[in-house]
Amino acid sequence: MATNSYTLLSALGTLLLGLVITVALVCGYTYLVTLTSFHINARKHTDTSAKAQLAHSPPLVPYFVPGLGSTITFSNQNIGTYWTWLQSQASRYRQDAFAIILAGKHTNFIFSEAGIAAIFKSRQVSREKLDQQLGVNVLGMSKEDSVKAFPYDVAEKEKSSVAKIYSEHLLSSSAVNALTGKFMETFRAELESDASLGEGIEVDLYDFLWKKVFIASTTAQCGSTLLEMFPDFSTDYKIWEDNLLGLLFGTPPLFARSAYDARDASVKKLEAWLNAGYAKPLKDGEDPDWEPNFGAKVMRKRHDYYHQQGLSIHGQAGFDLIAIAGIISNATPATGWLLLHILSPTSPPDFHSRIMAELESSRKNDGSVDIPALTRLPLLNSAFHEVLRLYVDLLVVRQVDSSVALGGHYVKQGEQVMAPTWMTHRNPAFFENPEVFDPERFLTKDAETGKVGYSIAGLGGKYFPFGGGHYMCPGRTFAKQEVLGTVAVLLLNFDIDFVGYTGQGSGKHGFPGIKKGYAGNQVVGIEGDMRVRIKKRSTGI
Ligand code: HEM
Repeated sequence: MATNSYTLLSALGTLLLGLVITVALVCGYTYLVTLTSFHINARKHTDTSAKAQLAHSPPLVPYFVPGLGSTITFSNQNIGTYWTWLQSQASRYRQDAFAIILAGKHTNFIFSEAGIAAIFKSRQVSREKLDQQLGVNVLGMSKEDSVKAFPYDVAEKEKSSVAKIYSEHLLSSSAVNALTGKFMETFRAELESDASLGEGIEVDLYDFLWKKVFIASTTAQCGSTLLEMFPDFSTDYKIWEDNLLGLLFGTPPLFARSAYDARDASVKKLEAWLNAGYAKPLKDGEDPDWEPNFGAKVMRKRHDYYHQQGLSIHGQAGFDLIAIAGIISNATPATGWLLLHILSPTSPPDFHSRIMAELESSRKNDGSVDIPALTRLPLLNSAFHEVLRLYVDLLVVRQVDSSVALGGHYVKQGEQVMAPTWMTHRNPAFFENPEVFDPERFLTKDAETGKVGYSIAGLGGKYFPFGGGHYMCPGRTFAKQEVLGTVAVLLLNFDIDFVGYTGQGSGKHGFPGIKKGYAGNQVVGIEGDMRVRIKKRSTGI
């Protein structure tokens, strides 16, 4: 009996050893093959002979585990770590594009100026299939709804499409003015109704800002009914937003229960809001810029699109959730970073006073802010773009519909391409001292008149915080007005005094750091906060 057990154990041991050796051999073999092919391919790229100048595939970063590829290294949650490593490899091997295996998919990271410009121009790349994945994983849509919401078929696109709706009702100057007007009205009303601000109160600045801006943005975009029905809407929304990329990458529910719950709870609330809105249709012929049930015109037009595409109420609610994220999740942290830098005692000594002088010049006689004037202030606008340069970690993601050369990089049908902003926004060849926040970076001086302005012209494939091409952010004009308007209303109407830093900020001297997360967050989150004393001025709103 003892001999039998011994034989069984020994057989199991041999089997296990065999398995370990096989896995080690497979991994070792995979690494050797991918390493060799990497070096061959990398050398081709630095070869200057005419033949080698033809487009060729970006070298595939070597890896051990077939299928998994570089997924684990890429998933490092310390934002910037992966890009810093890739940048060091780019300098070492003199490359301006690499490929990795990411969750089984051949993914080309392109960070040459010409390559990025080509991605934005190319008709051989698209995003719909990735958007469909977003629909299912992040927005909780059924597969059927996500295909209807993000149709790939070109004939479908010829009908009313979201792109057409955005260009008419989100990008046009009349739409932007209407949206900014409503946002500013609601934001000011929020501040006016906060009695504690008259006496003066200590707050964590970003936390304070987020709550007020959430109300103003959501009301401007979706109407007032949503938050009247669900005053706690932001609670689940924030959990969902913090976990958005984890959901997109398909983290199993077991490891992200709260994210899935928050997504489903938010979608459920939006379904109830949609049903209530549909029960109170506008009168025939009415087409206001804003109304309480469905908010801005762009939202109502989106709903027309939902009906054209035959989306279920559940699918519509998911689509509305991403529209809310569009307005909230980038502009709000961008405003936070800008305000933190303006108010930080570690910023250049005269930065705050120069911004104040510019802002005063945009104040109208009735005390309100002249928005068009704001968008022309040189230092404020330069600082805004510097925030986007330093704090946008965007991955422009496209699927490759047919094999194509993108600025010298050959990518095959079925692969995907990604253009990471971090690699170009922090490239010392493009921006001097790229790790430093320099609010004057985009200032210009007219050689003849000496007039100071700001400019981001000519930075095509180097600086692209709003993406580019067909899919470029349609909210970009409004976003800038919202960010600058928020900063102006706060700084012109309130005395805000620095008290100290709070939380786990990992920046220099306690200045807030970048919140952990997956690469590709767009405007990165803020870790830590700034404690300030805020008091309404006697001349304030
Ligand atoms: C600083 C603020 C913002 C930044 C950095 C930003 C950035 C981006 C980026 C990078 C994209 C994807 C572009 C691409 O794939 O090439 C995008 C898409 C989008 N953004 Fe923004 N955004 C901001 C603010 C806003 C605001 C305020 C709104 C709404 C009012 C908005 C609405 C949208 C929408 C609807 C899309 C999807 C467009 C589509 O699917 O074709 N964004 N944004």
